[in-house]
Amino acid sequence: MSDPHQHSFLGSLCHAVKTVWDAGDALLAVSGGADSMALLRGMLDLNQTHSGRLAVAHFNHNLQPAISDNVARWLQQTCERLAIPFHLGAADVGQLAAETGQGIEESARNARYAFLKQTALHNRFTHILVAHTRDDQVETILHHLLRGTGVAGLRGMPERRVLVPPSDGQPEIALLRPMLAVTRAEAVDYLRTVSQDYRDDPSNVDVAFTRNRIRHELLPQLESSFNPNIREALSKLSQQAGDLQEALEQIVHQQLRGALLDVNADIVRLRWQPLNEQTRHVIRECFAMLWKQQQWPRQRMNYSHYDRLATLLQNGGTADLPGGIVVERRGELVVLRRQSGGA
Ligand SMILES: Nc1ncnc2c1ncn2[C@@H]1O[C@H](COP(=O)(O)OP(=O)(O)OP(=O)(O)O)[C@@H](O)[C@H]1O
Repeated sequence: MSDPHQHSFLGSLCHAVKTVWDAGDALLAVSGGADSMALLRGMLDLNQTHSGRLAVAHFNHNLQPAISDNVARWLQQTCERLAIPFHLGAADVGQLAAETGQGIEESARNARYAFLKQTALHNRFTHILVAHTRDDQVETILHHLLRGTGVAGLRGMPERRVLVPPSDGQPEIALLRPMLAVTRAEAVDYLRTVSQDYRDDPSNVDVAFTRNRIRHELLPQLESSFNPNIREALSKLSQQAGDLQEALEQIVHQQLRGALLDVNADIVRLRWQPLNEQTRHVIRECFAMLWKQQQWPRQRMNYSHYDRLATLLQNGGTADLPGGIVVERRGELVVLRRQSGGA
């Protein structure tokens, strides 16, 4: 058996969690599946030289209670054996989905993230770690492509995002994905070297869920019939899209900062001086960012709405947009107004 301390998995994980050791704490989101068990064992292993505060959070979705209760019990015992604190949350996700009209996947995710945030807040954790791998990233990008996406969607899941902003002296809580460079096979191989078993989530093999169909049907077919290196290709595309999007966001920030005259919840006034190098793409992104900053409804805003705004900036005129937002350009002045009653 190879030495677990030399395993490439630990090298990648160690590289990705530097900020965690600086902050000194991490709440590990563990489902009991191979990926998150590798996260748990890997973090415990690395922690021998870092002495950070670690704990496990597990959420029982109760979709198949006979199985998920067993998984929760097994994980609790495993955590006791490994001497790591264990936090358990539970909900009847099937019932939640029926009540809210949301899909099962969305309800499960919402309930799970609410629990993870609460657990981190109550126990003063500033980082929540989830175990998405490179394979999950590739599946996510394909999912976005199938649904329709822009450059931002090609980036897939970010390595870090703020989950709870800082408030009243409380530091922010960040979500980290330290395993995005690791393949699922590497994680499973690491578990084998430390003789750690795991429990697969039964919902993962249900091909009715879109993501599982991508995992079990689409990707294997793309690999066998089109490109055996499709995962690597998509993973590289995601890194490039991420770099591009970051550069674009900087340009958009600058552009907006220079153009904003005044802002309140329902009215934004801009002085827009067209620059030669401005492309329609930058203009569309400026408006997308403005909508985000203003917290105006974005669900019904699509590419063609933002593109219409780019035309309006070039030609002048007025546009009526979803959510009761009216945009008008006269000369260099652009006024965006949210009318009362707009949802
Ligand atoms: N029941 C659970 N309890 C705690 N953590 C979980 C649970 N299920 C998933 N996670 C965490 O989330 C990671 C991703 O899991 P999964 O791919 O099933 O989620 P997802 O539905 O794609 O969620 P999202 O992409 O929103 O994080 C897991 O590796 C694990 O870290």
